[in-house]
Amino acid sequence: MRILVENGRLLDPSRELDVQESLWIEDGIICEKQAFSANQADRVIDAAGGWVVPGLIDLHVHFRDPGLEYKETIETGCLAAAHGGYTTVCPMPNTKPSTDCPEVVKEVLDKASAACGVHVLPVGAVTVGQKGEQPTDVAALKAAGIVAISEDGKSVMNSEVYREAMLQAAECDIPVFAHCEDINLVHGGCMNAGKRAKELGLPGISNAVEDIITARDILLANETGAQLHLCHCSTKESVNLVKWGKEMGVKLTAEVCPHHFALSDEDIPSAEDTNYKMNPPLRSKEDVEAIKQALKDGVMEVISTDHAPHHADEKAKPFTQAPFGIVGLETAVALTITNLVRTGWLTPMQMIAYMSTNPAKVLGIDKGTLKPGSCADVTVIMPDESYVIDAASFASKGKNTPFDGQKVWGRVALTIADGKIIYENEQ
Ligand SMILES: NC(=O)N[C@@H](CC(=O)O)C(=O)O
Ligand SMILES: [Zn+2]
Ligand SMILES: [Zn+2]
Repeated sequence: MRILVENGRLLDPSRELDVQESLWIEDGIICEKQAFSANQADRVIDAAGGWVVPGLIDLHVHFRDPGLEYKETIETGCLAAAHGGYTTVCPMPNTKPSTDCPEVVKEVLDKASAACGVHVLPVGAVTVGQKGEQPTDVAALKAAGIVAISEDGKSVMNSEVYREAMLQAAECDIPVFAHCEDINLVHGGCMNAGKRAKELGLPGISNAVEDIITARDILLANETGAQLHLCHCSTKESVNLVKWGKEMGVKLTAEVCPHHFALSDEDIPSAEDTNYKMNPPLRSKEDVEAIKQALKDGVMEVISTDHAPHHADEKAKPFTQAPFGIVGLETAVALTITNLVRTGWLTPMQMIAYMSTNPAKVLGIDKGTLKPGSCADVTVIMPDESYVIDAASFASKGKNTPFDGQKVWGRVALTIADGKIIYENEQ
């Protein structure tokens, strides 16, 4: 199978390459220039006006499979990923049962191989059953196919247990993805603590809830030599903590989710709309500015979605009781272009680095590149096309997004994984 992608702007952060050039793909591999002519191709794609980029990689998704398939399955999650321009995703372990043993890893990988072709690289739990008590067998999980460990959904509150797990991760040479939340400080909080929470009469979550554990985890990584990746950073203090950790020499990266740079707590319209409820919560305008500056400066260098589908009935509960989380796979490209690229916060090259090349580096995998010889994971994005987000049209089972009905720029036109077209939107 030969695919020729013509007339696009090739953006490859792995080589700082930004050229108007065609891309040749044969049998799942990116070829050298001019590898074949248009009439020798099985498919010729006209990417005029578009960016041709390495397939996007999302280090942070929730696919709810096994056990909570009414929210999402690996099949529907992978479809949502393909629609969003993603060719690789890392599902978090907070399933039922959790991904804490080789059998569950195998189940995830088996289901993924029957899905649409998106690469699924599972994240294993830090503790057995995510109970926070006993570290999992990281070597056995790695042998089964995990690429990182995380307790996402919560923090490992016992520092000694976490330290032991980090030592194992360092030994196995895989990163630790940290959800930072001191559960003892939450007190039923459901949105950012501040003026808006008071206006809405809702209990707040302070920045310290996140920052205290962020600092602790950086210190634990420093002591154990573990590679630490901070999930969904949302506070202005976390920016300083990341700078401090990097200055200390910790192997440290940090991710930001689109909702944390696109919205602040002031955008929460009412105490009824639980599509604005996620963890960490939407923070203050000052936090949002600091996070955007951190991305601009490269202090934080990964954009992940934290795609967290929930059923409409669960999200229909009162704000204090509804589950935390919003879907993100099918809106991330447009939200990033609309809020960060068109506004000058990020260059297109930075955006693609943060959504593909840097996530690949975090995992230490040979992706996030358009180099000849690489596997052909490729996404075509039309940055100047605008449309209105329609949650009802999502491939994901989850429709829980605060961005429904919003006008955005940046349409995913084509997703290719291993040289196979897994999503096409010609419009
Ligand atoms: N982010 C969320 O609000 N929810 C996530 C858990 C998590 O990422 O902490 C979920 O699993 O629903
Ligand atoms: Zn989390
Ligand atoms: Zn998460």
